Amino acid sequence: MYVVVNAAMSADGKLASRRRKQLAISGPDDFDRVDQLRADSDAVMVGVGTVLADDPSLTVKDEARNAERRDRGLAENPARVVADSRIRTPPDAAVLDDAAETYLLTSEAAPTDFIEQMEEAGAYVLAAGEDRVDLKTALAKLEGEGVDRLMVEGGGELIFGLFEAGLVDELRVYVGAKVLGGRDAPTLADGDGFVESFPELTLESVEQVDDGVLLTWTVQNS
Ligand SMILES: NC(=O)C1=CN([C@@H]2O[C@H](COP(=O)(O)OP(=O)(O)OC[C@H]3O[C@@H](n4cnc5c(N)ncnc54)[C@H](OP(=O)(O)O)[C@@H]3O)[C@@H](O)[C@H]2O)C=CC1
Ligand SMILES: Nc1nc(O)c(N)c(N[C@@H]2O[C@H](COP(=O)(O)O)[C@@H](O)[C@H]2O)n1
Repeated sequence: MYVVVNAAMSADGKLASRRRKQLAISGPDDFDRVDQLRADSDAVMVGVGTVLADDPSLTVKDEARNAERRDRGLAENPARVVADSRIRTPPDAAVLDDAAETYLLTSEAAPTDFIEQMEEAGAYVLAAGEDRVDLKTALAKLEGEGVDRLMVEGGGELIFGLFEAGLVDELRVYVGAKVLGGRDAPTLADGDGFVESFPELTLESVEQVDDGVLLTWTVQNS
């Protein structure tokens, strides 16, 4: 599986303000680039923190791209994936609508009645890990479901978890022309943070998009 993390951050490294609600950092050209990246992916993943904060749909917005996927014999939209150890995803979340397939990655700690509720809502529930989603095992299970190219949109807790597990192949960061500040505002990689051994990145390209910059890095996983 090839894992691309794509996120937009402010010039000071924040994914959103301290209110932790969806905030447009990308401009129109960058949102269009993200739409193409979604269309080129088998699945689009977020953490449950993003579902609770943003209620995203994670679908491809450009109808020409939906049609192009259909022509390739694919579903109109890539699958959606949510890392959600104990099932905090609300039953009426947009990611559970019928626009695309949805996988919920959970742990053994997920209550049985919540699992049933999610399955009734049409989601595929994949358990990996005791208390928290074991991302390595979960992504291997997803690969078994045919997900070869996974796009991860965030947020910072999940992105850190994926780096910590050595699962990220490519990082695309859009740096937008905003300063958000706030010590409690989410950053590109939160979690516990690294203190000794840090993921090594190789810069592949730098491109101006809208009034910001798109940085593309590959990750040196051992
Ligand atoms: N600008 C941008 O491009 C983007 C911005 N955002 C913003 O980010 C914020 C949300 O980010 P954040 O709060 O960090 O939430 P995340 O979306 O990163 O979700 C974090 C949650 O994922 C669950 N999870 C399950 N397994 C793991 C694991 N192994 N490692 C890490 N997390 C795991 C945890 O909940 P549990 O333990 O219950 O499973 C955790 O609390 C919002 O403000 C949103 O608007 C989000 C995406 C993109
Ligand atoms: N690429 C990008 N730029 C921004 O400025 C953003 N705020 C985000 N947010 C991500 O997009 C999700 C919303 O998707 P839908 O429009 O609902 O399909 C949001 O949840 C973040 O993951 N991304």
